[in-house]
Amino acid sequence: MTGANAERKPNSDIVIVGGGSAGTLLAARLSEEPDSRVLLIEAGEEAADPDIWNPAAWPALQGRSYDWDYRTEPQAGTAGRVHHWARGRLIGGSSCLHAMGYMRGHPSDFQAWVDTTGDRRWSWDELLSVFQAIENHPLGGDGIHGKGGPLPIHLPADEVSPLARAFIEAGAALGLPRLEGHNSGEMIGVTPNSLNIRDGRRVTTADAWLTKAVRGRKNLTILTGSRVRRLNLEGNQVRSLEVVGRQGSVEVFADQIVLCAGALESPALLMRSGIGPHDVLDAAGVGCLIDMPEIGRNLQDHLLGAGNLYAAREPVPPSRLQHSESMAYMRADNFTAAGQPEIVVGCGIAPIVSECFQAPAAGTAYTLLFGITHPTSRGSVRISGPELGDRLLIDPAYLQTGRDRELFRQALEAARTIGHRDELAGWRERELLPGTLNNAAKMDNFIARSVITHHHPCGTCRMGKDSDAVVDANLRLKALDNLYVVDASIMPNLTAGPIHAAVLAIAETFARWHRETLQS
Ligand SMILES: Cc1cc2nc3c(=O)[nH]c(=O)nc-3n(C[C@H](O)[C@H](O)[C@H](O)COP(=O)(O)OP(=O)(O)OC[C@H]3O[C@@H](n4cnc5c(N)ncnc54)[C@H](O)[C@@H]3O)c2cc1C
Repeated sequence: MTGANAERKPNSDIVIVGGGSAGTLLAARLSEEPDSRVLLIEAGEEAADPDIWNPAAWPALQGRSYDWDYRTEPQAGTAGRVHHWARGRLIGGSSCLHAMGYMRGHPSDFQAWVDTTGDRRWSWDELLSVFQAIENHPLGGDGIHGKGGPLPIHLPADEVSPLARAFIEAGAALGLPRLEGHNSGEMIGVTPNSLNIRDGRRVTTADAWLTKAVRGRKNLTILTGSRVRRLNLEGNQVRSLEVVGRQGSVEVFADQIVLCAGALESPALLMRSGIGPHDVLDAAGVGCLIDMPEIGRNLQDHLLGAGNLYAAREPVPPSRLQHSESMAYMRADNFTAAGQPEIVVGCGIAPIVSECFQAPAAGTAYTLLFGITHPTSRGSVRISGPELGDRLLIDPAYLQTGRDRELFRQALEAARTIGHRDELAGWRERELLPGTLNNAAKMDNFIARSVITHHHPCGTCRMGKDSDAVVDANLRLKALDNLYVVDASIMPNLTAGPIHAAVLAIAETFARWHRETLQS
């Protein structure tokens, strides 16, 4: 626990629930106003494990004490498999566990947000200054990328693996444009991935935003090891929060409450508080106070096929970055056509396979990962009971639509097309997976057994102007006056690539609106 006044019952102007990617940014931005007392409540502790800052160690962090380590329901679309979902439970949240890839998304992704909200603040053009404010990018100042923002973006050059270089050459020979990162608005092409790494070390959102100076602000209190169990309502307001921590249960009062607990725990907290779908709350034994059928629904996630595996002709040197060094975004029918990406092929500098397959020894093989950018399958998250210990029922409904399965087959074809090109001949001894697949059913079967999460759950408190949407374009929960949701859960649809940059843009957009509107 940090912060001088955290021992006693705090009374704040603003309470932020969850000190993850969105919550840490918001804590810094909302406490810029000295008269505004901000309390950040985080279930986990401060980040301390030195491995967090070692980029290559990121897959090994999963399952440690600061990972929520969720399990999905068995997935019919993936051969009945249960998928492990990592989420950070510490200050910095999932930015302490993630793979550090930084991709804003494609302009069309955000047009869909404008269409659903009727609000142009969510357009690519309007978000440009928001992304720029976040970033410290080597190309910053060119009118597209940001300069001097809190979050460093690294464009790898010399450290890129020779295998990833050959992969990029193969994509370019296929006709894909060579890009300088994925963040210019043009995503179709090949490039090393842009990463949140500085001087060889991961930069978490806590490193970037909760600096010593920010933590020293008198009006900011950070309460760790404390989990918000439920919100207590009075009329159209949240009156107080019930917080369970080391000192037992305390009631916390605030004028405004901002949920930043992430795509799983924000809807779960609402449901435990009696706000959500009537049938789900009934089944969980929670009295329904406000029936909002869409809370917990619209769950989306990216999958990656793991994968199109090759035995290497010569030893593959370990990645000097974070194993997934380059992603090629493409159209599905005509791989090199321009526009919004539909599929992706990534170069894994390691033999990466799902638990259904045996991974060869490190250094002897490599994987081309493959996936689709805009799945149409929609799942849900539900609570199973009223208590913090009651399991979340997570059903992403993976690969439930024919369109998703068809695009996944095309993504596998794209991986094999790149994987068999001459530019990779120096690395390729032979293809190990999937082997011969001579019909769609066999391809579907391989895909179902090979896919793993790309770790991008979102959409469970979606924003929109329709009556079913959970939050409005200002991210206010529609049924209440003083409750906001600001995290991955409000995304109406996935962006084409990894979503962290979009989550930060959501938080920065809210911070600007908050300053202009609520603080004035
Ligand atoms: C393994 C992994 C790899 C990933 N790789 C990438 C990548 O390379 N690039 C990319 O763009 N994205 C990546 N992502 C996704 C990205 O990290 C997340 O989408 C993003 O961090 C989500 O931010 P958030 O603020 O919504 O939630 P989080 O960052 O998860 O924050 C939620 C916080 O709320 C806290 N909390 C939850 N419930 C409560 C409660 N009741 N009371 C108090 N606190 C609570 C949690 O402990 C957590 O700290 C990855 C994610 C993971 C897990």
